Amino acid sequence: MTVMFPWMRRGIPRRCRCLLHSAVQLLCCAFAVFIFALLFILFFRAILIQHRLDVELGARPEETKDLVDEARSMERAERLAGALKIPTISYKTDQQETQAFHTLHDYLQKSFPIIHSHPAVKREIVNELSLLYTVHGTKSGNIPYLLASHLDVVPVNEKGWAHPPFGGFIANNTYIYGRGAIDDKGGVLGILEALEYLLEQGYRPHRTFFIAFGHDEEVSGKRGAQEIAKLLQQRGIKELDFVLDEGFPVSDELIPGTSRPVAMVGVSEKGTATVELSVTGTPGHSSFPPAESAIGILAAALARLEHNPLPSMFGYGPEKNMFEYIAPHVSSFYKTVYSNLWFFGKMMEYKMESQPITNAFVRTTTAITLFHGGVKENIVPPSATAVVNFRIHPAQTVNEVVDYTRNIIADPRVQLKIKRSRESHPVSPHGPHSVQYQMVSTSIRQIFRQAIVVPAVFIANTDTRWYLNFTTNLYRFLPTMVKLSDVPRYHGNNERISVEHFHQAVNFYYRVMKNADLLILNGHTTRPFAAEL
Ligand SMILES: CCCCCCCC/C=C\CCCCCCCC(=O)N[C@@H](Cc1ccc(O)cc1)C(=O)O
Ligand SMILES: [Zn+2]
Ligand SMILES: [Zn+2]
Repeated sequence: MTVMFPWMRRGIPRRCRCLLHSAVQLLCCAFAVFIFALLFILFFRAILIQHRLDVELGARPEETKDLVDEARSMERAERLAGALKIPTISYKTDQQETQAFHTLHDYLQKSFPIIHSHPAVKREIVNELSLLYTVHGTKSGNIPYLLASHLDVVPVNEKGWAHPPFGGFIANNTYIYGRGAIDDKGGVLGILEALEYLLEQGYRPHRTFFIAFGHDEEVSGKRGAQEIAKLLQQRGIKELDFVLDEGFPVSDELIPGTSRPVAMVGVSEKGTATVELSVTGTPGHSSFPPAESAIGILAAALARLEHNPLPSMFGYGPEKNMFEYIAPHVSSFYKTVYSNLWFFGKMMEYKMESQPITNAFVRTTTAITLFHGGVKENIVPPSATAVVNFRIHPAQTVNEVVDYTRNIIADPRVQLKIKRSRESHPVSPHGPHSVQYQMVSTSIRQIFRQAIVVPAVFIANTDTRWYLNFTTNLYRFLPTMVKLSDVPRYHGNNERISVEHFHQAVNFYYRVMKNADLLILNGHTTRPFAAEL
């Protein structure tokens, strides 16, 4: 049976029919060749990238037996629970639960007797509430490194908690509940537990390192990490080998194409701008109000901002790299997609925009965080103010964000004032030649055996900003597992960490302390001008 195409109908002269038929056949062939070539290019690129990264990053590290003993993990969980009972809350800069910080200092001193009596360890209180530990290495002349976490926590909304936020409750011997469990007392206690164990085993770290626990990270770090940084500078510390601070946790169920957990190491962090919007009106009696009130004008401006988010910058920043690193570990379909964001970028962008946590990766985010207006129910408001907090994608600048905001609001009655701002951080080295990044990556993979380690841009901010002058190697990573359903626990209700995950955190820091010493062997940590420590 022959197929009858429209151009083969009898009304058309035979010669024309033949010509049209051949032309259509040619077009079909060309289209097939084009699709084939495209698929070939996409797939070839995926293979090429996979090969390059395989060569660069090598195989998984050997399993190590040199770990912290698991038998005492419940004891360690209880020590963390004890720290969670102490409400070291930061409300604003210089508005904190000051006494609680002193209580926490004493608690740490009592809980880690080896650290606090060891001749190689010096503990200092900086600016009354922060802590700086110097662990003196046995080999001088190496550039020191710095591990950071913070002692303060954000306030709580007690009503929403299943267990008291400052109760230090361990549910079914499984989950340690409390404000700060993941952000960031898990980090503080994780580092100290690792060091206590290391020293208890009689190990003396070869290289000097610092442990910096700021007391006001949740309100900027000006009084804590900034003062610690100044002190280091005054002591002649010009360079740090690397800084490892809080950051992304290891997460599963988040990356399509793999069931393996993904450990994103923050090699940069988004910029930030806090902008105050204000409108002034004329106060008067509410029985004869003006057509538009200060509150109404401001509310309309804010609604315009929320309805017009900044455009997606997906593919214009370092996030492209992150997907290329994931590509070798996912199914063939996703391998092709992640290796060819130049082609599939729009599709990925659409998917990422569908959830707040992934949306934060693709654009500058707009969060209206404060609103004040009005004095009494029967007074026309004299003014209204709101605060908008932007987290700026690395492909944009503070000025671009402010200009965009002005254009969207498009109302001269709304005044804009930049309260605080900072550009995104430079991207830290994360290739095969960055021994510091590779050391962090190896330490992660020694503990989270299945994890895919990838560089990423941290979507929030950390104390690392205060250490930018000391090194280009700043890494942001939180060594614990978080599921998608756990993400709202950050600064939210029912913050918790499991006993097992806390044990992994301790083990991660233990491996870092051991692995960082190995870098000395390769002569990576000395400079002719390294301070004699
Ligand atoms: C493909 C995408 C996969 C997505 C996977 C994401 C999983 C990540 C889960 C959670 C990330 C949550 C990040 C929490 C940040 C904690 C650090 C923090 O709270 N920092 C404060 C610092 C700050 C900055 C400025 C201030 O005025 C005060 C405090 C922050 O707000 O950024
Ligand atoms: Zn934090
Ligand atoms: Zn926080």
